Amino acid sequence: MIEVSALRNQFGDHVVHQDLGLKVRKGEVLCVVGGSGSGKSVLMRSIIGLHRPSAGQVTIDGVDLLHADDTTRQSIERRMGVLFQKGALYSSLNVLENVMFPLKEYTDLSQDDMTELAMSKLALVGLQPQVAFNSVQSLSGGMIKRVALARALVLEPELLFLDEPTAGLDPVGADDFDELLLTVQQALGLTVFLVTHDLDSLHKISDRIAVLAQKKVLVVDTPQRVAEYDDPWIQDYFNGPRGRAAQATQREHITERGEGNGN
Ligand SMILES: Nc1ncnc2c1ncn2[C@@H]1O[C@H](COP(=O)(O)OP(=O)(O)OP(=O)(O)O)[C@@H](O)[C@H]1O
Repeated sequence: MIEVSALRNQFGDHVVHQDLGLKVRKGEVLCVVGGSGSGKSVLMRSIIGLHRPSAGQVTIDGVDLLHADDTTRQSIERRMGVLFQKGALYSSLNVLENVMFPLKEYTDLSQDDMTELAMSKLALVGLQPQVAFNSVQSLSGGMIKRVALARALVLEPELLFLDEPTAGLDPVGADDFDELLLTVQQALGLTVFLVTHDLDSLHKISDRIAVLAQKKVLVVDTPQRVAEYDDPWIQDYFNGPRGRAAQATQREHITERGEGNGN
């Protein structure tokens, strides 16, 4: 679905990515991890067209985004939903107006149709209808993420990009958000590209994990195989005390589910 090849990103003398390659398969949840400053956000911004790479190629469904004409690029961009760090909601708009915003930008739908679609997305992310008329300032951290997810889904994308969606949430809120994301991803058959530091999220929702290090994607594989990869940063991250705790929690979840449903 997404293919990044020979990607280079450089700011002045600072080379962030060099000869980076990555493929994201249709329908998978791919989580991207890496140390602070390893270039996770820049990679996501390069794919969604918010940052023009210094060199390389980004194709989505076979379309070379960096060389496509405006019409082709916009038609691909319409197939992507994005949830930015901290939600990036407009504080001057209420919840409904925030969710409707992409519909106003990209469609000619009537006000009634836009309202109906936006309300259906708020329901999808588990928010009550009355929340639609709340101000953004009145929302809890978890609700902000849900509204941002509703907005990211309102154009019914095939591809969903999320940058640190559980950052700033308490563990229960983060767990609820992960559950919601998995449910939505499976219900809508989305391809998900997710940048995260959250080890619990990684083990809970990722089909594959891509590790950014040494200016490239060092390894991309299932969580189990990545955790076995012989690299000091990976070993420290996945098999240090916090990584082991996250794996143990995940094993407990799987055991509970297995015993509960007879699998
Ligand atoms: N617009 C910019 N101008 C200059 N340098 C930039 C710009 N955007 C990113 N960088 C640099 O690129 C590097 C990678 O940044 P990026 O935000 O992608 O890292 P990250 O892996 O997402 O980090 P974190 O986990 O801390 O969010 C950093 O050193 C950052 O300072």
